Amino acid sequence: MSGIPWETVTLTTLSRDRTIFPKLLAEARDIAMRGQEGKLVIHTPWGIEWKPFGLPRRKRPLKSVVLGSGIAEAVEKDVSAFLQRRQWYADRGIPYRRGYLLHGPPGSGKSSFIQALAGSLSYDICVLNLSERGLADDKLIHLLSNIPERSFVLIEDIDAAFNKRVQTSEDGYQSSVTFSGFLNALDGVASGEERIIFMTTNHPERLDPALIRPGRVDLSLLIGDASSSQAKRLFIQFYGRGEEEPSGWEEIQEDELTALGNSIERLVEEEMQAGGKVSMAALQGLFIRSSAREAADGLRSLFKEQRTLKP
Ligand SMILES: Nc1ncnc2c1ncn2[C@@H]1O[C@H](COP(=O)(O)OP(=O)(O)OP(=O)(O)O)[C@@H](O)[C@H]1O
Repeated sequence: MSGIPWETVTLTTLSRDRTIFPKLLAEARDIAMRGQEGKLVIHTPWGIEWKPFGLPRRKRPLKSVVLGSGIAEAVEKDVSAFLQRRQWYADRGIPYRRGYLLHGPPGSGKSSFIQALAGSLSYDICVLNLSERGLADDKLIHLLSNIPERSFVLIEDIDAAFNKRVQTSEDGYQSSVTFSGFLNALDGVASGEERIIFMTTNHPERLDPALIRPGRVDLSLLIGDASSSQAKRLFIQFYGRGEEEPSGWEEIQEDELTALGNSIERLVEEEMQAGGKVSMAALQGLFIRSSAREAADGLRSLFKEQRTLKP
């Protein structure tokens, strides 16, 4: 069974009007749905079924994830084109599925972008961990052929999934999804069911070519460390005054903000030319703990630390 507690409620009425029950149920359903409106639901496997995990989350605005020039647009365009071509696929007997691989260093926004994109399309996310205890080839095939409607499947760190297979944990447990079982599950039986899979990795070079061939991965994109223009965009987004910000927030005029943003951009550019790099996650961390005027100094220290850590 699903593992979710359930109970039976018997409703009786003295009235002859039976339509009262469907009305009541429709109203209850609407109230329940309203709680999920504008929210992102994450599903995880529960046996051979998918079940919502935790409470629905607030959607993250797509523009809050700042990627390199044209990357977000390329993925968005590809997904939208795919969603409009169901009939085209059906007419040609091509399985209606699309696979994406986002690769790049840690903290570059791969997972955040996938979640934000799902939210913007009102899709849910089914998170699949291939090393999960008890997951075997047969269960995986079942899970991938029974994805909840309007959901992306997200498989993170795909390179690690099969390396771990040879490792045995302390209690002697071994994951039993095999690489060939995974490929089979990806290919599945040809069906009209829509399936969109996002995979992420920090190590694309470790992936077997069989996994990333077209049909399994149709679009592969590098999501890299912060470029100077991304750093500036994130800075402006962080310290720019949003409409809903309370007064008393750091007062900073537009001109000064632009000037500070430009100096952040120049600083990152110079450091990059000297071989430095910084992740978007590290920039986010810095901006959270600094005021706009302190950020440039903090960034200098961040790069300096990096230089001293280098062998
Ligand atoms: N491009 C970005 N724009 C805005 N925020 C970002 C970006 N990249 C990372 N962040 C922030 O850094 C944190 C980590 O990001 P995320 O988990 O999406 O990175 P990732 O690339 O998936 O990392 P990993 O490869 O380690 O899984 C998040 O809190 C996110 O808000």
